[in-house]
Amino acid sequence: ILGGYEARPHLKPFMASLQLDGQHVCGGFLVAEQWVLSAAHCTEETGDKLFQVLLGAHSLTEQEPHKRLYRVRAQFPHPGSNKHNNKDDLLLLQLEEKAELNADVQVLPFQREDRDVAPDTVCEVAGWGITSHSGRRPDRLQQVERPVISRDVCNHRTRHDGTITNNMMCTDSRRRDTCKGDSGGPLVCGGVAEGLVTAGSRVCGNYKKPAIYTRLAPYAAWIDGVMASADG
Ligand SMILES: NC(=O)c1cc2c(NC(=O)[C@@]34C[C@@H]5C[C@@H](C[C@@](N)(C5)C3)C4)cccc2[nH]1
Repeated sequence: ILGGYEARPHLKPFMASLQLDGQHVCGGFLVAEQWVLSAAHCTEETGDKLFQVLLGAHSLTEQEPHKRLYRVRAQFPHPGSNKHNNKDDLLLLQLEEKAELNADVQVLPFQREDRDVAPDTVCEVAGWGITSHSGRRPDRLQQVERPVISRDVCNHRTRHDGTITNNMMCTDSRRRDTCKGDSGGPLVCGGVAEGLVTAGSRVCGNYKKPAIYTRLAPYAAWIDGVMASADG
């Protein structure tokens, strides 16, 4: 997160850190007791290794009452995701067991009505992604508020030039922005997850390249379907 600030500890109890060998790789959020939602591109450099999922955390390193690392039983990237673009950039992770819910570990509902968030709506995004252009990695969860910008503005030829589909949305990226490592985290508007930070590498903090999110409402059926099929 560039230009943001440290979140109030454990006030975003839905936040997940996807880790490999103890290292934070991507964000995500608890979408059901045994399921975390993140971005498919986050598996780009993992080969066939499975993530571990840290829940209940504020600091990535310090001991905290409800902090717990969960093993992943299975990972389900959206079938339409691919490394050439940002399409269908979603990943569902089934935890080895149901997460123990408490003050620091809670599910976050996601938007199911497929209607665009109005431009200028101020949403918030949190993550353990880099906090400076030099790549400084924070130990504690950061957050920033960002206004939604219309798809038409975001698709202008001087911005993302027509690549933003109806399944994507954008926020202003002037100075305050998401960045490397925030991918997979939720864009929360009015207490509901409306989008996921895309994981394609993009320049951060430049107003000419707004932040891109995968909208969640269009994928409600896919999310429900995977959870129902795997839960049995
Ligand atoms: N979303 C953004 O604003 C944003 C992302 C991003 C980025 N790259 C990542 O964050 C990942 C995401 C996953 C996991 C890790 C390897 C990777 N190839 C796939 C790329 C890190 C690099 C530079 C600027 C960036 N900006």
